[in-house]
Amino acid sequence: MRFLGVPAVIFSLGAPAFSKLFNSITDLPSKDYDFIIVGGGTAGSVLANRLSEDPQTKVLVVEAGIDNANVQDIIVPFLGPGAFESAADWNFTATPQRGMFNRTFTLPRGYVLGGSSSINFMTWNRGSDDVWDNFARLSGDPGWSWESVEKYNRKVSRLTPPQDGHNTTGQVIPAAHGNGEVLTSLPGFPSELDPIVTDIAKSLGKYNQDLNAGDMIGFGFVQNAIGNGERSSAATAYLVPALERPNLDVVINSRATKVFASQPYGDEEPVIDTVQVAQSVNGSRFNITASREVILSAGVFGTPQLLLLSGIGPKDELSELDIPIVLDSPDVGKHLADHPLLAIYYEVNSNSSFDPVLRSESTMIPPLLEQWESNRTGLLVVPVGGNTAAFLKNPPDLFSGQDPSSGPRSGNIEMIFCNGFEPLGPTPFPPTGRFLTVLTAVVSPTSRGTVTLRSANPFDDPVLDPELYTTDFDIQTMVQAMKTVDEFVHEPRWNGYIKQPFVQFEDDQDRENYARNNSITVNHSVGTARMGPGDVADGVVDPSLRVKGVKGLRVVDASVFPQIPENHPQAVAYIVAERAFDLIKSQQ
Ligand SMILES: Cc1cc2nc3c(=O)[nH]c(=O)nc-3n(C[C@H](O)[C@H](O)[C@H](O)COP(=O)(O)OP(=O)(O)OC[C@H]3O[C@@H](n4cnc5c(N)ncnc54)[C@H](O)[C@@H]3O)c2cc1C
Repeated sequence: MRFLGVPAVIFSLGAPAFSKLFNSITDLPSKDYDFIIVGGGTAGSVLANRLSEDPQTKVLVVEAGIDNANVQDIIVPFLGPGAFESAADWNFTATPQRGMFNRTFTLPRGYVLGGSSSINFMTWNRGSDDVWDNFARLSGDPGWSWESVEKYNRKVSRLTPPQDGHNTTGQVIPAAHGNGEVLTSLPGFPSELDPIVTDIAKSLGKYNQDLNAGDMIGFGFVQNAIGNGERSSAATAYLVPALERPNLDVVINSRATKVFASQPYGDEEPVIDTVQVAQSVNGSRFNITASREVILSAGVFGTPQLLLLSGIGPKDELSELDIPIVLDSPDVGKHLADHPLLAIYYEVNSNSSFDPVLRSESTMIPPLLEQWESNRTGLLVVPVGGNTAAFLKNPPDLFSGQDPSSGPRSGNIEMIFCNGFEPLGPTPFPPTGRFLTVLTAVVSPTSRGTVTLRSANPFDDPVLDPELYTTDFDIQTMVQAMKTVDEFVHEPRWNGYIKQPFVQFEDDQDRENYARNNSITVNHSVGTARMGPGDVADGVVDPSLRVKGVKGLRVVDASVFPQIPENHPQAVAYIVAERAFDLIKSQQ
């Protein structure tokens, strides 16, 4: 998935910018670490920073991907999609989806320091209070409730002024925000859609002054992980600043291929203390042992893959591939949840949509880039997504009494209003015309998929099957969402702006077919090593994120979420990692 001809513009992948960043495991100055973190992504970067705050604690991060420094498509918000299908992306593909007429689509994931926070769309949602209270309910640990994690939210992010310096009164509630590491901001380049969407929302009594203040229902301004006109990722906010510490080492281009116990364990629980690392499929294998803990932060696909390669997973699956069973843990790779996304297009009367920019990138982007370089202003300071969004409930008569969301402050659907044609899905970019795109997502899906091994070779991609639209609830909720969007754009405030729908639907069956034929995902996968109370039948990790049935091994990333949040999940991953640090400290 790429926007029309946006060049990858990766202009420096050479020597790491910091001396504490190594290109090979053989370059490491030490083999003596207290903690080894697998994955220098979103959650891994948080832990690397926090654990190395204590100068006595020696920390190693093993990252499969590349350095994040100087990659223009990562840094400049509007160019973000150029990082998809680039050297910074794992380039995964979903299996043919039975709920989508057996179509497949790409599943990007960050293969780079900062992980997916370095390549994502930057939308910032800390989740409704209900998301967290539900985490507490499902895990049996009140420490995950909103009341308990609020302090971590404040440690994670800091609201900064938008780049265009506009007055943000009424667009955000500053008191709901903290003073943390990731820089967030309201959109720093206006869109003609902003007043239309917010005027209608206000007239309907559905305007939400801050989607990050606990109740996510309603229409409001999007906040992004952007500060000073640049992407703020886990790498820039947490990892790179910590690299100056002598007790933190980071090795890139190095893939963990399994974790194991270096000591015989007989009938006892194995103590997983060693990470095997390789740089290529036939390259040498190196073992590094942690004296305190091994932490898997390899993400929703990488973490279950590594657990399975290590013999921790459903025993039948492991036996089929002749992988020696260390622990029968049936939930590994199960409960994969994601938000299906459908782009709905309207032809519009506009002089300011970004369509011409995407159509003529070679001539339009360079002057915009010059402006961005000179003073960090202009179109390139915003992501290609929209400035305004809404999270809404299904109408009460649709699946009456059945609301799988976390609670009353979480939605079933999301809409994002984009000022141009967003080529997210199979529809080709039209050669002429101006467009409104409403990106529509089912944010409380009930379909669940799997991550399984293709083979016992750690360099083979895992089999990723999100099973989108395999429940009636999910597909009918999307059909309803399409009707809700259409009602919204028929509000009189749009008169003269909307010309016509890009696609006309005859009835709900037509809408359903269109959704199955054209949806992709928002790339919000979670849950493949979920936390839960009780034994391994009830989740891979305990509420303190320790892998059940073994010792010394923890998982800290989006794979531990016990339920998919009804929002963009990166902030949730950061908050989970901040709490994980406190849990680790208190349990040493
Ligand atoms: C294209 C895209 C758009 C998105 N848009 C948004 C958005 O706008 N807002 C939002 O909130 N969320 C968004 N998300 C989701 C969000 O980015 C992720 O949920 C979050 O970053 C996940 O964090 P993580 O720590 O679980 O994993 P990641 O950040 O993906 O980190 C995993 C790290 O582990 C490394 N790794 C994996 N396997 C190994 C191995 N075997 N050995 C060594 N290293 C390994 C990876 O290279 C990676 O660096 C998006 C995601 C994508 C991919």
